[in-house]
Amino acid sequence: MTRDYSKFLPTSSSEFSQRPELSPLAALGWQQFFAQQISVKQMEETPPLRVTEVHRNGLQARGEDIDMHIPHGPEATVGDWILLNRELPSASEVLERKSLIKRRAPGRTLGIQLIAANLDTAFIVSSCNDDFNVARIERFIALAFEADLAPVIVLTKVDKCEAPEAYIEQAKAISPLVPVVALNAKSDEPQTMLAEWCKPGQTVAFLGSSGVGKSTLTNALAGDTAITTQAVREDDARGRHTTTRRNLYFLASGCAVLDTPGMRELQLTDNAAGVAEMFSDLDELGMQCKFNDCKHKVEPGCAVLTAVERGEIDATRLARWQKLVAEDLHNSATLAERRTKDKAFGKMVRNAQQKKKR
Ligand SMILES: Nc1nc2c(ncn2[C@@H]2O[C@H](COP(=O)(O)OP(=O)(O)OP(=O)(O)O)[C@@H](O)[C@H]2O)c(=O)[nH]1
Ligand SMILES: [Zn+2]
Repeated sequence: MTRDYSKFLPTSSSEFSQRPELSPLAALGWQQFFAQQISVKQMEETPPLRVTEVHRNGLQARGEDIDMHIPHGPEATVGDWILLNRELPSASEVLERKSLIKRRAPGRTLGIQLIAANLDTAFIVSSCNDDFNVARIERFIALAFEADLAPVIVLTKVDKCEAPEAYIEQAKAISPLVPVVALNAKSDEPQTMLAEWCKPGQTVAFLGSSGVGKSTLTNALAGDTAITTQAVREDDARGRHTTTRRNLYFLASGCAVLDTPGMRELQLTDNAAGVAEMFSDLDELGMQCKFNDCKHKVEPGCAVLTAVERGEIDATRLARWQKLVAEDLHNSATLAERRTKDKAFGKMVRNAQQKKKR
């Protein structure tokens, strides 16, 4: 049987707007970035599947006419593309990622938790009430920048707020690179106001604390096709079973949406570039400091402190930047140390085993 593989390639965005019918794979978010990683022959032998859910006992993944469970094996997260090994699904390969969101695993364990892969846009959701917190939004933005995806701030519950303008102004001041959208998630506003980012073939995610409206937004984008949120039981860092959800939905419009559970503890790790991009003005100013390793605290000749004294920079913003830099350094160093120790321990065990064999 000869097959037409051109349909696996995404069409240009102008074509999208004229022709909403996508190929089955493009409707799952298959893009040129992934297509160029494999040959037509591989495509036939090991069909690409997108990971839609991560369970305790494996993954759920979807491809063209396939929706299957993959037992533990591929180190993949929601949004990943894997090449199905038909004989041994647990040996399926993970394709190179276009973007990856990760954080330091919550609790006392020293690990990294993969949150989502291959997103195009991260909607950082906050409501116009006490939940609104500039430091938390900056943290999510740094995470998105590090992950190589575009952040957009979405302010919800404007309908319940007397003066949303104050929140909108504060959100707009966070970064000139990050657009701000304010809306009522329970209306039809999300469909129109988020349309720019929710194009066919795109993958978007809602990130933010619990109760800010992530599920409401997901449902609003889905329109009439109701989405039932499936609870997934996962082990948290302390080994307790918690009910979470992290599902990728494919909307009739051709956009894929990831609804994540509220993330209270979002510890950055290996995220220095993302933090620097979030605070790029401070980062650039810091290059003018007298000392290369200036911490902008007490050092003489510090360009950042001078700017604060002159009233050009808000001292609390500087403090938030320093906090994130310190946290990222600490977590990255502890993880690196742990990796070295693990390696050394592994070597010791292997040496001992070899001695025993002799
Ligand atoms: N009036 C109004 N209510 C909203 C808006 N967005 C969300 N809500 C309500 O706020 C509550 C929480 O919304 P959810 O969508 O469940 O919040 P979530 O972010 O998914 O929360 P978690 O599942 O805990 O992470 C629900 O009762 C929503 O109906 C909004 O823009 N306006
Ligand atoms: Zn300095």
